[in-house]
Amino acid sequence: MNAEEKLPTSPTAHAPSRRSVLTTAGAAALAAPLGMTALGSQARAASGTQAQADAVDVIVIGAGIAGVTTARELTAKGLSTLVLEARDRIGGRAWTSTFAGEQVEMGGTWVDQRQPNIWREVQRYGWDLTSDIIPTRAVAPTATGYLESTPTDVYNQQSQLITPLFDGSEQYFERPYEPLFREDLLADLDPLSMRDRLDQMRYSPDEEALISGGIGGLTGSASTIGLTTMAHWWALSGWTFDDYAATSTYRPVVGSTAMAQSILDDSTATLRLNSPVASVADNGTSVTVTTKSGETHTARAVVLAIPVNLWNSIDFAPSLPTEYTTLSTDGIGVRSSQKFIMHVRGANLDAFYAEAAPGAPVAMVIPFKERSDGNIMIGFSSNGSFDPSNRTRLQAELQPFCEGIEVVAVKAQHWGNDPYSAGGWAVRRPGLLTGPFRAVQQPQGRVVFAGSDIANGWAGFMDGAVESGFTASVQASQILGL
Ligand SMILES: Cc1cc2nc3c(=O)[nH]c(=O)nc-3n(C[C@H](O)[C@H](O)[C@H](O)COP(=O)(O)OP(=O)(O)OC[C@H]3O[C@@H](n4cnc5c(N)ncnc54)[C@H](O)[C@@H]3O)c2cc1C
Repeated sequence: MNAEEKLPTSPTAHAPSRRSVLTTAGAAALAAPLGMTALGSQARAASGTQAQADAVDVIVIGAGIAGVTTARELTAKGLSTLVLEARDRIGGRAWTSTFAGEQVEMGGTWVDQRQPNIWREVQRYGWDLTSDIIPTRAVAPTATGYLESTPTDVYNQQSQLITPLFDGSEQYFERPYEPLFREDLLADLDPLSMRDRLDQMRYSPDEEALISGGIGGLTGSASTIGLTTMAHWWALSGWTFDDYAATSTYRPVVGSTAMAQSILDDSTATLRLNSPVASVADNGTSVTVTTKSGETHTARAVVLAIPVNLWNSIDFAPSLPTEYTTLSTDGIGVRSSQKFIMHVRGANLDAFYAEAAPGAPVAMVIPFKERSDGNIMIGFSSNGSFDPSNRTRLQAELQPFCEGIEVVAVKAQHWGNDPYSAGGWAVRRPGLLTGPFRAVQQPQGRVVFAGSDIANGWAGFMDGAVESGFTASVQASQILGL
């Protein structure tokens, strides 16, 4: 949510250190063809295709931001660590790609000083920050169509309507990083969906439409997102609309894949790409991990840093308790989340920002860059049946926002259809926080569970992934008796 004239105090920008520049771009370029290496200044590449590798202290499954953070923290304690990643790249739902000659983010993008865990990494590696272009026009849904206005006007109206939704959150989320600190107050609130809360508010149809895009549009449906999920984001931001909106403003210039690479480069962990894990067997003294290709690896502890939606894709022995399996079946992320980057042009083209009504194929459009040959725009959808890479269809869906707009090219990522994410950003359904949330943060035997999806703070954000990586490294160390 970029908002005109509502940028926060500019965070301290840091010039990238020579070290981070060298270890990110260079290492990423070299790593891909080898298919199995971090190639950082210290990280070691696994070699050969041995069926049984030597035992290590800890195996980390998944090289997203949570996994690489866990690996860095474990090796900092002197623990030998093997990272098994299913894809041919690291980063997971944080993925920098290219489109129309631009470096673009297909997943996790923005970071903020209100997000202390990722912010610590920004400062540690000196990642310079930039922001996307500021919109010149905003389009938002009404009960009967669309309202076109200045971004400031839409922003101010949304601010007035959204702020009262979270009345009381200073009490029930008194300590945002300990979300269950006031479990007593949450008991009646956590079962409510955002739909329930909207019904309580008695907005007029136009008022509700104006704020519906950011609630049901981006999250799939207001009925499936818990009130306490959005209220938690609100509390973590600082309990004001200005703070809430500002957290999606700045992104590190290096890109999210390079961020993950910097973290991994800081470890001595061994990384094996193209190694999807099929089973995890814990015999009480060690854990054997088997990949889909039949390689086995043994460790004294395992950190499972894959999306919650994929926990059930792995065979566990002993089986996971029902809290874990039910949560994985129900899903924690927006299952149908898609992000797409568009090159557009047209006689009426401007740097517009648009939100649509829930269920609309295109949920949100944000301007990224103005160029002489058109604009680069970012789009989001949580409508699983919509295919944004169908240019004709996409172009038709964009007409209400900008008449005559032409889609020259588009690059789309359907995170729900991606076999190694099975969903987009984490969104907790009603009842989850006071339900299975605390249980699934606990290790089972020698297996630790990590990932942004189950973070205490910014769950669903890269900050939560870093937080979880630190927690998992402590839990794994404890299992090892440290
Ligand atoms: C479209 C989109 C936009 C977003 N925007 C933002 C944003 O602007 N700011 C922000 O902070 N956050 C954003 N997020 C959220 C953020 O990207 C995620 O919360 C975060 O990257 C998750 O990190 P993670 O390490 O917990 O999980 P993941 O990144 O999902 O990492 C899990 C890893 O496990 C691997 N894996 C899966 N199965 C197996 C297996 N069987 N064996 C081995 N490896 C396996 C995966 O390949 C992956 O690499 C966005 C997410 C999406 C999808």
